[in-house]
Amino acid sequence: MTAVVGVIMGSTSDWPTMKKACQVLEELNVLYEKQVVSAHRTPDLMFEYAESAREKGLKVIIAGAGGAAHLPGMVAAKTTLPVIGVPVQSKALNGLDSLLSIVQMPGGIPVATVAIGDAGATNAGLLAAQILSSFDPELAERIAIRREASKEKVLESSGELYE
Ligand SMILES: Nc1c(C(=O)O)ncn1[C@@H]1O[C@H](COP(=O)(O)O)[C@@H](O)[C@H]1O
Repeated sequence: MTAVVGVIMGSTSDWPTMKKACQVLEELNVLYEKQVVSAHRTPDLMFEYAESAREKGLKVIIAGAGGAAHLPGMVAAKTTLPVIGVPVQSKALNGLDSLLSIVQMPGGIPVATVAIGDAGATNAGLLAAQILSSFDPELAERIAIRREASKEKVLESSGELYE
């Protein structure tokens, strides 16, 4: 079985955030691969990864990076697969630098940018699964069940306010 989602990140230091995307993919039974790839530190590997991604069987790429977060945009420039960008929270500027580096793509090269940090990474996993679910009714069903469970949790927690 080959991976359909590629989860890449600029550094191992991004893993505590990027693992949130992986956890969602695991929960939904979506095959993924994960790797450190950096536009700055390993530019040739980044080109090679992006150029071979479709051929390898990937359908969606999730790319997370912090600070001068050029990875998602550069990967998007080298593949026509959908790329979801995760702005990792940086120490110096709280991730605003990451967000602005990822979100302001020039017209023609889209990156679907999610929110800064862990919630954004969770949403990136969900968004990747939802893109795949357009062509996979069983996955769509698993996503619907997950959403129903999360709704129940919210309703329960709201009930706790009155205890
Ligand atoms: N933004 C990028 C890229 C890139 O965009 O290619 N490569 C690494 N980085 C980021 O540098 C931050 C600090 O990295 P270190 O913790 O390794 O010093 C990480 O958040 C990483 O994503």
